[in-house]
Amino acid sequence: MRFDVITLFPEMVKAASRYGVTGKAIDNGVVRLETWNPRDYTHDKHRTVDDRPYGGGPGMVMKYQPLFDAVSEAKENGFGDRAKVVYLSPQGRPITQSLLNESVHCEQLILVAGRYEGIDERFIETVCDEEWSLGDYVISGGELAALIVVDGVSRLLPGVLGDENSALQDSHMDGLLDYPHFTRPENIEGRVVPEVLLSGNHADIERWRLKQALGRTWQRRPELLKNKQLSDVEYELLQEFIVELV
Ligand SMILES: Nc1nonc1C(=O)N[C@@H]1CC[C@H](O)C1
Repeated sequence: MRFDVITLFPEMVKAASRYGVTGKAIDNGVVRLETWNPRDYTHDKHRTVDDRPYGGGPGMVMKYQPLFDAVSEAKENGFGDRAKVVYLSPQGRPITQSLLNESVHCEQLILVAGRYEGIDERFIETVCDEEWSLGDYVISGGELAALIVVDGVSRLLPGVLGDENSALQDSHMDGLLDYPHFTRPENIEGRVVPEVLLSGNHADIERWRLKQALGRTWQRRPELLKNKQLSDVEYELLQEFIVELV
């Protein structure tokens, strides 16, 4: 899979993607990451990528042409019109696990990271296929959002996470919060590891983990359960969790 990030700060993107799972995926060729700087596609001596907003108001807006030419180059260098162009902005579709899951099927994701007040709307309308958002808040640039997409999608690609981690993608966990994790030592100032995790009984452990995931989701993010059709077993486990609370 190929990611192309359109960014005024390519070094920021390259540096952050060199580590951990993403860095390994790039090193072993499962992921290709390229960056394209709109400033390299300007034609004036000041290499202007932004201008004042029509209608007045604070800040600057990124100009259409440098962005257009940068995306065009990314497409020519990649999969052409088979690439999906995504603008990262608070106005976009929330970046959720299901969105990341869908995105593993893309051959090439061109991620446009805005700066300043944003980008010319005509670029979004004519060049971008989708708009995605980290959440309902404003950060100084879309690069961090692009890096989250690169990380979140890369870890889902075959061969990126070792088999021992692939269970993380287990269907049960989709749409639920994670279960609690423990490692040595068994006892930390009197707080011990749940007995079942020491039992070696994998069926019991899996049951406990699913119960914890269901229970924590119910406690902390009940709205997530609205979108999840619970099986009879899952419903029973959630009941068990609730009863154990009282
Ligand atoms: N929330 C978000 N999810 O993706 N991107 C953002 C975000 O705040 N972007 C900033 C808005 C103006 C500046 O151009 C960059």
